[in-house]
Amino acid sequence: MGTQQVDLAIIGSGSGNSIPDERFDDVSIAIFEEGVYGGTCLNVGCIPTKMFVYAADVADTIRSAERYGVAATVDSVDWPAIVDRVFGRIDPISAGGKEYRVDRCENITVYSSHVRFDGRDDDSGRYRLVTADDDLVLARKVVVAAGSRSQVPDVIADSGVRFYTNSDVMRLPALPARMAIVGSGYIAAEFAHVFSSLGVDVTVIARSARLLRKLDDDLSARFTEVAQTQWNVRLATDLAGAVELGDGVRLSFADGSHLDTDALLVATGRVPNGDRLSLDSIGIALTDDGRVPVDAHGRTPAPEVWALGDVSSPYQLKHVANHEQRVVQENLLLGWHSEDLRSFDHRYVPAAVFTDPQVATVGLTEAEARATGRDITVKIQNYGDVAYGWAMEDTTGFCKLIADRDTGELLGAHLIGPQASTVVQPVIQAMSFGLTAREMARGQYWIHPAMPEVLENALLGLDLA
Ligand SMILES: Cc1cc2nc3c(=O)[nH]c(=O)nc-3n(C[C@H](O)[C@H](O)[C@H](O)COP(=O)(O)OP(=O)(O)OC[C@H]3O[C@@H](n4cnc5c(N)ncnc54)[C@H](O)[C@@H]3O)c2cc1C
Ligand SMILES: NC(=O)c1ccc[n+]([C@@H]2O[C@H](COP(=O)([O-])OP(=O)(O)OC[C@H]3O[C@@H](n4cnc5c(N)ncnc54)[C@H](O)[C@@H]3O)[C@@H](O)[C@H]2O)c1
Repeated sequence: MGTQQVDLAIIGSGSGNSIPDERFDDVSIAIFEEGVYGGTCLNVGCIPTKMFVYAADVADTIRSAERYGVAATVDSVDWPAIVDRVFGRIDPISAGGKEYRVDRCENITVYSSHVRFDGRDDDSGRYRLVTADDDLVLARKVVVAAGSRSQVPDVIADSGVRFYTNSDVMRLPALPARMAIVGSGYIAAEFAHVFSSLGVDVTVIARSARLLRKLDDDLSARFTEVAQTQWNVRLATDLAGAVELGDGVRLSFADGSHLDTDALLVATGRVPNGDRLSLDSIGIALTDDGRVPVDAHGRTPAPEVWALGDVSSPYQLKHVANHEQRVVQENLLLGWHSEDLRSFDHRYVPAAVFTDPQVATVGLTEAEARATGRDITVKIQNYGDVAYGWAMEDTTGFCKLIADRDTGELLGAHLIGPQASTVVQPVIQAMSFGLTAREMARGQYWIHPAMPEVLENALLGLDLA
């Protein structure tokens, strides 16, 4: 057991690890990381999933090649080679990131274990941070960037069956013949695409009547429709039990039916990790939905304790965690009581789901926009009715725009179809900088015949006053 005094403690090496730059060279810092260095996005989230998605997209492109007069077939999928390619590139980045902090940052100490608060030191008033290895760190300031973890429904957790989450499913030794995915959000949609396209017989089990149900109704309905043509989808299905069955699992449902599967993947949301930090010892109570409470500047109710990312944010997205990290980083330099503190900008938070077809969204859904009481106009533009979508013979993609009829202010954009995650970007820009629909449509050229013409046509189709 050792004791150290530091100016700044950072809990979590995801976005938290980006806080110490050269401006912090004179600050003594402790970074705590109980898992793999670099956090969720790098190791078990955004980056590896998108690398698997890319392989899945390649397989799908080959499978659909004949439609375009190109003869090609997917002869086999070398899963271990895909896994090696992904983690052969990622693991060294994680190891290198840790090595850099441990060996080359003289002002930083890395603690590779779980840490929790233990009140404040009587004499100095510093925060007491106790690790699972019995180290004690006394810190003047703390940044809580502890992220979130998979939430596993009791019916599965208590059953004792072998199940996977995003943390381990990407390192399966071999592809299973069948996979059941419980959940119908982002993670379920992305892994269903990955494993199905690589040859696994995938069944998605959704408690709700639609997949991606938190998104705009039209988008979620269309995605559910398309998903049903490519995967087995069980909607409005309540899981009642799970038992081992040979090397696999038998899932039973509330309606009396059952499903046998070789691998069970749980993707039913992520809970913030604030509940494992003994925050009550420093006077912080979690919000009703389990987050560390913060104000617009990232300040928690405990003086000099800041929080950012999944542990505190209403958005569990890496671009949001990174944005919040930059705000908290600036604010640490400005000081807790500064009049000039930077604020989080949560006005137009976009998201994309890298599934098949791709989905992208920013701003209000139609239901949310209607609920504001504003007079709105809505346009749904099919991909197939603009040149590039037509060339691809796309039949399911669309771009839905929602705007204020009087002012032309863009309120929301919801896309499903090829390149959706990229095509949405100009709307994010327009909304962020206050361009109206009319200005956006006619104030610039649109490259012909590129996919963003779907956006141009949607803008022109809005019924503005
Ligand atoms: C499968 C998957 C795919 C995703 N894909 C995308 C995507 O495409 N785009 C996107 O924007 N977002 C995506 N996300 C979300 C994104 O990964 C997260 O929003 C982001 O990584 C959160 O960053 P963070 O720094 O808040 O937390 P994290 O990166 O999770 O870092 C927190 C770290 O704190 C450590 N920790 C926690 N508690 C303690 C403790 N008490 N002591 C010591 N260490 C502790 C954890 O081990 C963890 O490493 C995805 C998430 C998942 C799971
Ligand atoms: N491309 C991306 O940006 C990306 C990709 C993956 C994850 N993420 C982030 O990670 C978060 C977590 O992803 P996720 O897919 O786990 O969560 P999610 O919130 O997107 O979806 C969880 C789903 O599980 C269902 N569910 C919850 N409890 C259940 C239960 N007991 N039984 C059956 N179904 C249940 C919910 O109804 C919901 O459909 C996302 O919300 C997102 O913010 C982002």
